[in-house]
Amino acid sequence: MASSSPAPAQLSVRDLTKIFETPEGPATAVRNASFDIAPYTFFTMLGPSGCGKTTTLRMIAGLETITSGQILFNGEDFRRKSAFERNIGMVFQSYALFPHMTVFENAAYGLRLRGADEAMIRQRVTETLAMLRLDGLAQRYPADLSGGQQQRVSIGRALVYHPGMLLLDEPLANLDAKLRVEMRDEIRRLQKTLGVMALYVTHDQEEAMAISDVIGVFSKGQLMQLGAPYEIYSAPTSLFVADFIGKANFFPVDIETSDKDRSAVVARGGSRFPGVRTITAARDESSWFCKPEAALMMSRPEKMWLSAASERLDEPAFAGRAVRIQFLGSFVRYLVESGQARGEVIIDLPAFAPGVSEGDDVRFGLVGEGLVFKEASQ
Ligand SMILES: Nc1ncnc2c1ncn2[C@@H]1O[C@H](COP(=O)(O)OP(=O)(O)OP(=O)(O)O)[C@@H](O)[C@H]1O
Repeated sequence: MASSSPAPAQLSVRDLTKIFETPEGPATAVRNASFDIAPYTFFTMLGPSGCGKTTTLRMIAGLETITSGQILFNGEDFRRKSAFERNIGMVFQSYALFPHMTVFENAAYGLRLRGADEAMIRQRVTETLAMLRLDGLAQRYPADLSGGQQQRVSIGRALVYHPGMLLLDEPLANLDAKLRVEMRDEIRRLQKTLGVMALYVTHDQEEAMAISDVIGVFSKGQLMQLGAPYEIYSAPTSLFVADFIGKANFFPVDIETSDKDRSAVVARGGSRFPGVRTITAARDESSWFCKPEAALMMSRPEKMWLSAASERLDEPAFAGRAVRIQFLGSFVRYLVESGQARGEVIIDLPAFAPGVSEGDDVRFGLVGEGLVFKEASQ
């Protein structure tokens, strides 16, 4: 991997749109989604229920027709290929194992369908079950397996014929929290080992951050942002993404001056923040804004400072009251009520703030710069 040029896109999705005909009329489930995914990438489609992620995945798999747009894989137009010809491995939330077949036969299914000979089947299935630590269970039936084991079998069944792409639709949703974390690490390890591109669907943002190289955040059928987990978290390009990914504090501000992508803003109570990075939201998010010509300044909980109200400070600060202090092991979380914020403020500190107890008046502010979201002028 000596080359510094970016890897070519292996999957290229262009203006993908899906309109369902429903009794209430046409309903757009996916609207003009475009993205390029490089080889070996673990790509996650993330968003709230009903935002169009499953429909996008199903169109790529060939399980759903495309209303308009294009899907290219290794330069080939997927619309010309059947689901079978696309050579995709699919893993579903429901496992979808054949109950009358043993683990071995379930895993062998895709190879039999492709006409592989017995020697090849034996070798590939044995290899795959070993990789998934299922070797001792080959002769069991699905009903005699735990949920986690069943999901491993369904992953094995999807990988055994060495698919060009692995698609996973909420594969961990039926597992308990501890197993979910174990399995997501295992899926990631397998994907890396096999070097297969993975497309993963989840509504769990922590899961998406932990497992992905690239995340696509969807809202109401639209791809809102595409980027590495860190990028999406630290540089959201819309209020929706800022709010949906991780925890965020929002402060209503008035724009004093605005110059390209920087603004000087004044918060409620008069604190002035000069030259804050500004994002103009053109999409239909107007309900987020408190009043016309106003904007919201955002900062993450770990990008805040907090001190006792009695301390004299020169920096721009907000005032509030610490209503809860939670010791969470590796950090301490302060929940602060303030008339200068929208909702309760969350402040995560590496250690207890000296002289601050529950119920105390506090001052707090931003570490580094915040991000201001303003509405596009009409
Ligand atoms: N077969 C269908 N007929 C009509 N509408 C559909 C159909 N399948 C999905 N939809 C609608 O399309 C939209 C997107 O659904 P989709 O399943 O892709 O969302 P999702 O983000 O995967 O949600 P979830 O996490 O709940 O599965 C929803 O409004 C849904 O009701």
